[in-house]
Amino acid sequence: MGKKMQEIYMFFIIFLAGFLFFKGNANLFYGDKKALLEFLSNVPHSRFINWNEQIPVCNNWTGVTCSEDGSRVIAVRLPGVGFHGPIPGNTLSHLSALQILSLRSNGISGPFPFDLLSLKNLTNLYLQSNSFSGPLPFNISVLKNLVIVDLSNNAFNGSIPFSVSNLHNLQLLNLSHNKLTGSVPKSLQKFPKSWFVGNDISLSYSWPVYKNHGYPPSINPKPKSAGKLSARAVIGIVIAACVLGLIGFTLMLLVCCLKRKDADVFASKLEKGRMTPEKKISRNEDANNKLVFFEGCNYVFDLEDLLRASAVVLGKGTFGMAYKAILEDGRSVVVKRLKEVCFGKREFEQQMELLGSIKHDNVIELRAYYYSKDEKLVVCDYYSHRSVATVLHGTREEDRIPLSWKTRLRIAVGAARGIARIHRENGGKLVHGNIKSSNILINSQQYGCVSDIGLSTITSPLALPIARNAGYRAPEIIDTRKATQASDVYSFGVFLLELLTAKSPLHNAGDDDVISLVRWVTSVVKEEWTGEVFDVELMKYPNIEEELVELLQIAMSCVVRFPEQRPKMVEVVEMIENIRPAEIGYQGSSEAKSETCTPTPLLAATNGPK
Ligand SMILES: Nc1ncnc2c1ncn2[C@@H]1O[C@H](COP(=O)(O)OP(=O)(O)OP(=O)(O)O)[C@@H](O)[C@H]1O
Repeated sequence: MGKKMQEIYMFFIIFLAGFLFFKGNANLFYGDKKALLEFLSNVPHSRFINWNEQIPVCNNWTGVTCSEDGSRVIAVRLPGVGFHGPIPGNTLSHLSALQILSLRSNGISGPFPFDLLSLKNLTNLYLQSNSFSGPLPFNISVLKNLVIVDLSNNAFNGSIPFSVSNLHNLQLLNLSHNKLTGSVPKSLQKFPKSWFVGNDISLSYSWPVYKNHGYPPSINPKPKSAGKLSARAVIGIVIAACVLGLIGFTLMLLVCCLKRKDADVFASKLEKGRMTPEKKISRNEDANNKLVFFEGCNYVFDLEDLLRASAVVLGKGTFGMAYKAILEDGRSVVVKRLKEVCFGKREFEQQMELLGSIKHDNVIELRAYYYSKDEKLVVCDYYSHRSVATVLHGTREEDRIPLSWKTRLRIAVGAARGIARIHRENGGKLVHGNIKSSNILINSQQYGCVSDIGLSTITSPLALPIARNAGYRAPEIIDTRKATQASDVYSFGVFLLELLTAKSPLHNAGDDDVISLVRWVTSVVKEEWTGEVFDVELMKYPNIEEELVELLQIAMSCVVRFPEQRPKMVEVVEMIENIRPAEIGYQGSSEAKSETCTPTPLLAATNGPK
């Protein structure tokens, strides 16, 4: 290569490196970066935060999320990083595109620090569990898009100076545990009492909705035709129920047959399929067809061990048969035989690598996979506490275990954290696509863990019939392969309703009517009989009414008809954690996984994409 050529080549490389380096925030509005740096340098903090001039802001700065085009900062989430002292000046108020601001669980003191007139895009404001003092901002109603405001557990004083009658999207306004005085303004009297308790406020006036276990009207979603279902919908649901019934019947037969065989071996089940041990698919003889283990997995077995293992059928799912295989060392794993995989080997492997890289206490980790022309398998840990579906609606007496309120909250928050984590993956675009109670498993500490991640994307459209997830499917989803994060939120909302009511997402409402849980809850709540929706089992726990109503409100906000009005999963996590922060808002850290895992660190679950 001539010297000239070398120079051109070098120039090109330097240019390319420079371009790639600056690409991340090339268009970022400089005022946003400046405001963040100013904020950081002015407020003392005990934990390291990696914001500095040298690193591009978007996708790199801790807790900062940018708009899709990278031009503005839209979210700042810095809970529990040890900020303390007052926030001087109006620094963060320069972030005029900001939608989400979370500084909760720090030690910030001093007066309310923002000029709300400049933060007109704010939807979520989390300042709870700090030491803010002084009056509440009088002009909160200028923030027309507000959905959640949490100012609880501070030392705000004086009276409540605002009205919220024009804040049509408001879902939560928590002012509890401050030093507020006076009375609750009329426009706020429809909200639950729990949002105002722990102050010196008179709460003695009538709470019409709450007294009757009613539902705060401002967050009462109003689907166009609540109540009766259309004739087509009824027919659809009846067909779906028949199909489900048929599948259920087949499953029962299958389970009966298997019981007779008792210690059936996994190999014989595979033999009935297309892959037999005779084909000698093993690590030794076909290097291309072997079990591929994910990094960090400490299992030592190969396909032959799996084939030798005792196995029982767990059930036939949307994606194929699921078996519990007991390995020779006594450990149990779940093997799923995927059918109708529409990916070629390379794509399948790529998808598996993506799914296998998700490490989170509330996401069931894939341990290994296998791909051959005839057989596609995925292996994950067996969860002996089984799924929420089994525990709530199991057909066998011994399966149905009464779930305490605390356990239900743990299941809800664990599952929400798991889904929020999944939604962060793949540049914040990964979708689960099949959230339902049989895919939420319970770990040894009784937190919910999400299973079957991403399987809906690798199977053909035919493999996920509508009937399989009827009742959980968001109204805008026609093709189940086109699920979105917003439709996951909807399905999660249905799951929460299931936890609260112990009813299936499609259930019999008498007179041979099959009704969706969302419709049923909506209609009961509309009639102000909210107390009637809850599982009778929950009625034996004293003083949980407000918490029940709070979780119900969260569920209802997830199942609103229009996807853009549903909260994001990270917000759902925060809302659930706020129901009982001391018990479920755990912030410790843990490396432990699966059945023996401890709850997920809050930061990991709530930080946006990095
Ligand atoms: N890791 C696991 N540990 C314990 N039980 C499991 C595990 N994975 C699945 N199961 C249970 O096995 C049964 C079959 O699961 P599978 O995921 O194949 O189907 P499904 O959840 O019923 O439907 P879908 O395929 O639509 O998710 C379900 O009862 C499920 O709760």
